Amino acid sequence: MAGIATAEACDSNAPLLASGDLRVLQPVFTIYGQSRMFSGPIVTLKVFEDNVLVRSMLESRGEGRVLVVDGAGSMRCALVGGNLGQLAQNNGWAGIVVNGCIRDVDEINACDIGVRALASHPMKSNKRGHGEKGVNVHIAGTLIRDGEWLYADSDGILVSKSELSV
Ligand SMILES: O=C([O-])CC(=O)C(=O)O
Repeated sequence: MAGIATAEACDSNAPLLASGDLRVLQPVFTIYGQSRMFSGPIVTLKVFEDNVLVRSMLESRGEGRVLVVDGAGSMRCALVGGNLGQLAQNNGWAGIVVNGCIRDVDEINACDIGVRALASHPMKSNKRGHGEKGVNVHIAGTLIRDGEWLYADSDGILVSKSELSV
């Protein structure tokens, strides 16, 4: 699937950038996964060192959406691993953006999805099931709302209030 390049989108959408309807995430993410360019409607999750809700979302059909997980930037455990990467791929998620860590990097890099995370960490997270779905999150200096659109490629990550046209 041909995507929209983030640099091109920035160059051709100055009014949207000025109004804040198009926002650029600060460049704090590492790139994982087979698909270096991905985009789709956003589903937000807010969790803290607990990935039960992450799994339950990825168990549902992705239909080309992007799961944005605000894990508060925790550097103490991983919120996504190889099994969840496989699940996301098999259920048709376009990608996962994690404000936190992932693990099983080699397995995730083999999955046909795009993944962005701050870092990798070998420990798994808690399994209590705490967190919130569909709430506004603040990641990498940017407000992100459930239902907005995310565009990621090798240059960076954009969030847009609505779908961008080519
Ligand atoms: O279950 C977890 O905590 C994450 C994980 O390791 C996996 O997805 O393989």
